[in-house]
Amino acid sequence: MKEEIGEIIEQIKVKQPLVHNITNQVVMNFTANGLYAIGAAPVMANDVREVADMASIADALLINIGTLTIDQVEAMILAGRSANEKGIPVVFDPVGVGATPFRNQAAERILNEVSITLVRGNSGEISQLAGMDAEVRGVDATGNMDAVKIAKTAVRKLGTAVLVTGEQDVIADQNALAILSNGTPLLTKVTGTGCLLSSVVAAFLAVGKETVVSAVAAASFYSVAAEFAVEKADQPGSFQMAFLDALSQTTSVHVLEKMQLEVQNHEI
Ligand SMILES: Nc1ncnc2c1ncn2[C@@H]1O[C@H](COP(=O)(O)OP(=O)(O)OP(=O)(O)O)[C@@H](O)[C@H]1O
Ligand SMILES: Cc1ncsc1CCO
Ligand SMILES: [Mg+2]
Repeated sequence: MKEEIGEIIEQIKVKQPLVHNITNQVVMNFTANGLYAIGAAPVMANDVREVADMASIADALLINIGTLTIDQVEAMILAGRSANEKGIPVVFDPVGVGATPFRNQAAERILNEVSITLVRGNSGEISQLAGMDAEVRGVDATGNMDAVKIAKTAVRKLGTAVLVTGEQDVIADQNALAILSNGTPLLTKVTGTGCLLSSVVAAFLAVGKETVVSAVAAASFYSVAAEFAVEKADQPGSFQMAFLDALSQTTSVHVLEKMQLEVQNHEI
């Protein structure tokens, strides 16, 4: 898998995939800057009158329900269907699912009406979608949950690939499961690091061929960049800037050298 990971990381800067983001109001600016930093291109478009057209010219679509409105649900479904028709990958970030019935119903509709390539969330959010006992407080996971068990249950329940983030990131689909142990806890002290990762995964899915390999490449690239950033700045404000810089400076060589990855290939 390592050779493919290196290749995908290098191809991001060559192909500069355009990611259409329908995302929350907290993270729009950070997401756009983060996508530029890795060498991809962002576009944000939310209105029901244009989302299908925008998705159809993008290389990947990101749907994030962080500050959801009723109009946005319709827009997400229209964009998702348009992406499905074009065969471009769709990443779903179910921010805060489990916190309110509105979010739960919207997440269910999106999962039913759009063919999702990969769902990325923290352990609370993914366990909620998997039908397990979840601990979600606002938009953050609480409690110490078994991310491998959550990922396997979610893959079975949702029929999509999943990326469960936390101290370790677990990436899984029906055939493979990977555990990544890079990163820094400071990532949880800056808002939107999970949301930006979901958009970065979308960019990587646009470039790679296999979903799990592309998602492992994205998550390992992201966590290794965070490790470089925390060496430069270890307070939340300066870390956010150092992290954007590190996202633009981290190379495939760095990632392959630092990546702590365990891969299991079997039916889940
Ligand atoms: N304890 C930790 N140690 C190292 N890295 C972590 C830790 N917790 C989370 N991360 C990393 O932080 C990033 C965001 O993951 P997290 O699970 O916090 O997402 P999230 O809750 O959806 O975030 P947000 O809603 O703020 O966007 C990921 O890259 C993840 O690997
Ligand atoms: C804090 C917050 N609230 C809704 S979305 C969001 C950004 C990180 O999930
Ligand atoms: Mg989140």
